[in-house]
Amino acid sequence: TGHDWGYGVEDGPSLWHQNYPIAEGSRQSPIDILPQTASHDPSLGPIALKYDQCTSINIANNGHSVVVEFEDSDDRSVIQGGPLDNPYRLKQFHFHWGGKGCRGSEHTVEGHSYASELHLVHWNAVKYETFGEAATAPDGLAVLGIFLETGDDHRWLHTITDALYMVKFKGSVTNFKSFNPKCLLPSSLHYWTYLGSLTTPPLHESVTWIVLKEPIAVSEKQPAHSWWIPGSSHYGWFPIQTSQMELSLAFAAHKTTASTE
Ligand SMILES: CCc1cc2c(cc1OS(N)(=O)=O)CC[C@@H]1[C@@H]2CC[C@]2(C)[C@@H](O)CC[C@@H]12
Ligand SMILES: [Zn+2]
Repeated sequence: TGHDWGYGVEDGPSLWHQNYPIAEGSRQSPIDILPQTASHDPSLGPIALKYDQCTSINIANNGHSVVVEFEDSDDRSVIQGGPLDNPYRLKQFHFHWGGKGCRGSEHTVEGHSYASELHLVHWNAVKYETFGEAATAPDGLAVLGIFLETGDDHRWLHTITDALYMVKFKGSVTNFKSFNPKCLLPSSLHYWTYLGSLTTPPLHESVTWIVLKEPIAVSEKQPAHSWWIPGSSHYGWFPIQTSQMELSLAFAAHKTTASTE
């Protein structure tokens, strides 16, 4: 599949260090978030999401996930505040979900996995020229992580899952205009934050993680079918089938996390 890594027995996270030694670095993600040991940092203010003028462009299946790209040629949609020293531009969002019958969030909270995890990816266009350059810099990226849990029907998720029809096959891309990810946010923006990395190779330690405490609810029915995204066993079903089976933690390292109340 053109990738020297995956989520199988022969190429999974515990083996990534062979081709990506940074996997054994000091700020690798994801982690298991321990709210009791997270230190409250009073200097951390609220995060602000300015997505009103955002322009979504397309939705693509890259074989590992479904990605929605945004226009990032100016500061029309940014995240700022919290641990960030300046605004970071929204570049894309994507999901992590599990295989059939398991829960696919990357971060866990006291060992609890969520059904899925949404990553809203932003880059520091004040300090860096391009997203690619920012992706290798220690303060280059800011990813807002939002847990998805099964529950009531999510009013807006259907606009994404309906679009999945058009990107059923790896490498497919289709237009996806005027989708504002504000509708995917929970009511509270309280968060944990820590300095971490990309969660897949090349695992660059360039991400300021901001993980929201409150999950959003998606219903088991959304969409009516479970989707098999070919070309990647790990991201097989969207959203994953619920099951109370608690997946053993694949690769969660304990690190200190700061949080706001
Ligand atoms: C933060 C979202 C993100 C960006 C990237 C990856 C993975 C990512 O997901 S995650 N889960 O948010 O960490 C893996 C591929 C990376 C890319 C950042 C840009 C690159 C490093 C390219 O320059 C070449 C490979 C790319
Ligand atoms: Zn991600």
